[in-house]
Amino acid sequence: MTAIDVTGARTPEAAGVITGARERIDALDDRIIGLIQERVAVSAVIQEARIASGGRRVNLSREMDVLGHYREALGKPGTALAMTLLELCRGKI
Ligand SMILES: C=C(O[C@@H]1C=C(C(=O)O)C=C[C@H]1O)C(=O)O
Repeated sequence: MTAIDVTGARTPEAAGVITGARERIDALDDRIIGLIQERVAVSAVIQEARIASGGRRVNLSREMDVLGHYREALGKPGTALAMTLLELCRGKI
């Protein structure tokens, strides 16, 4: 398969732009995944400390703040993204 086929471009110039930009996206995705894994680990420290102290895993008022933060930054899809992040960090509720 040629670069043009893989990218969907109709010219070699466009295929070159797309191939280069996809490499940057792949690198960004690797960093985003690393940050998510770091967030999961930090969130686990908080949850374990709260549970060890006799509290609950989940703190809904804090989750509302997190959801609002993402919504303000990214709009409505930010809320869905934050809900997915919260599920990754503390499991389903
Ligand atoms: C990490 C915490 O514990 C839980 C996980 C949260 C998160 O991953 O952001 C937020 C609230 C809690 O349900 C916290 O209370 O800050």
